[in-house]
Amino acid sequence: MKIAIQGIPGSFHHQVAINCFGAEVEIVGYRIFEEVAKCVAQGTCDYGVLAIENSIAGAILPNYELIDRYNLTIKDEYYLPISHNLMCLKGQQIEDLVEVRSHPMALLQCKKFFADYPQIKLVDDIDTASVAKRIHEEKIKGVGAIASKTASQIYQLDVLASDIQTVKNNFTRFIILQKPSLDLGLVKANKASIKVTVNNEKGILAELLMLMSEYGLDLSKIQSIPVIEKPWEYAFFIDTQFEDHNAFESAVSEINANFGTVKIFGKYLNRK
Ligand SMILES: O=C(O)C(=O)C[C@]1(C(=O)O)C=C[C@@H](O)C=C1
Repeated sequence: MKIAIQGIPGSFHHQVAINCFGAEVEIVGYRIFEEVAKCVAQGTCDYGVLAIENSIAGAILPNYELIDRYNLTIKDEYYLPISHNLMCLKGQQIEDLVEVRSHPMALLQCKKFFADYPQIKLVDDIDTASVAKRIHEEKIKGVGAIASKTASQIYQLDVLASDIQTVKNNFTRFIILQKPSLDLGLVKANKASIKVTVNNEKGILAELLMLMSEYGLDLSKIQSIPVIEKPWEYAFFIDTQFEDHNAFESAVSEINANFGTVKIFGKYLNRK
């Protein structure tokens, strides 16, 4: 079995792939999220792992768009506790650092820590672990990485500060993606991710939310994203939990009939 991730061993995506599929599967690392989406859509990999939102930094909006554009199906979700650590070549101190590099989402989660170190420039990079690897392999001085403890062990870096994210209790929600053609129906599903493109009518969003409530659908996330062909119009990505699968299906039919169009990305088990 082949699992696509963005990143390399020591990255959080790599950890999620192991936690979800076991250490024996083949994990294929890509440099950007779009390559993960593409290879799952094309069938080069069986599943893909994609971070979708973080409890401190918020949604990774471009990843919503990827699921939509590549018509991928969400098979499952996974919540990983995230602990960020500042690391560098052995012997270096925090005063020696002029630059710290990491994945943009990781930098956002640690912004507060660096407010005390204005001399350190924060720079976006591909993923957390690849910075640690580069510092190790090229013996780069003056540059730090923000990454997991696992990354510091693999790439033999000194940890200068642990748990540097703004709040200790930090989680990233990942989704497991599969090919569009695979069956959506999971009998025990109690959560679904859908995209609703609403007709542009006064009060329609309020009515949509009322309808979902009437069908007993518990809204766990609503995210507006632009409809790029129509400037200033929006579609809504909605995650909803339910006990009664039939009620979910009825609500979808009613939304399709009266509110706009619904695209179902996946029905799966709530893991929170
Ligand atoms: O760079 C990594 O290690 C990742 O797995 C990426 C990523 C992300 O995309 O949000 C995953 C979890 C953390 O929130 C920070 C970065």
